[in-house]
Amino acid sequence: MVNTELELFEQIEFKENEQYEAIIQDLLKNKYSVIDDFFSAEEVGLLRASLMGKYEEDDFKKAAIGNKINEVVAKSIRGDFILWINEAEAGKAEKIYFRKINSLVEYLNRTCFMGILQKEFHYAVYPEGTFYKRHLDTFQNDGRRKLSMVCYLNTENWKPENGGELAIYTEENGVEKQVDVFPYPGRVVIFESQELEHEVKPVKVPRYSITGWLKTR
Ligand SMILES: O=C(O)CCC(=O)C(=O)O
Ligand SMILES: [Fe+2]
Repeated sequence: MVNTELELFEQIEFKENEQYEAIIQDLLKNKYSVIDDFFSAEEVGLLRASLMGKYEEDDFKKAAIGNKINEVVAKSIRGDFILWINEAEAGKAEKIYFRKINSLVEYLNRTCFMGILQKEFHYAVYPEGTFYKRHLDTFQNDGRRKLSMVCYLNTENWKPENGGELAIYTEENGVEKQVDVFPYPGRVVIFESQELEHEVKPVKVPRYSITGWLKTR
């Protein structure tokens, strides 16, 4: 956000946002929140078209899991292809995306003193047969990752039979509990990066998303 925008924002009187408040309550209670229709069908369409264009141009790279592990091992852990998104070079679709994310981040910082100063996002494609084994998002030695955010860009007709659900492992009365989140278009899931292990179950149909992290420094 440029300075003038920031100053302008500061002058606007604080207005409570019901959707954001619900997210905050979920995070406090469960360490995760699932928000349906965070992005409209039209916005998802624009973002998916942008992703597909870049994917067809071969801009995506096989996702790594740190640099010391060889490719064969990496493939047995995660099989997705990713492309990092540079906010400064955002196209029309990505601008829409960042406008919403930035609004949420402003709200979190203002109401919860979250201290989110940095963000990073990448597009992700999980081709048929791929998955991402159970992990914690801070395994890459990035303790600055505070909240993980995934936004799903699949088509309207996505079915549970397609697989690719995000399994989040939480705890209830000291007992592990698995919550399955299906990657329906427009849905966003936010969770505490340092707290909740999760995994992407094998997909039977290519699966599209944007994954990102809100970071403290
Ligand atoms: O796509 C998802 O649902 C989760 C992806 C994930 O866990 C990651 O990229 O770290
Ligand atoms: Fe993850």
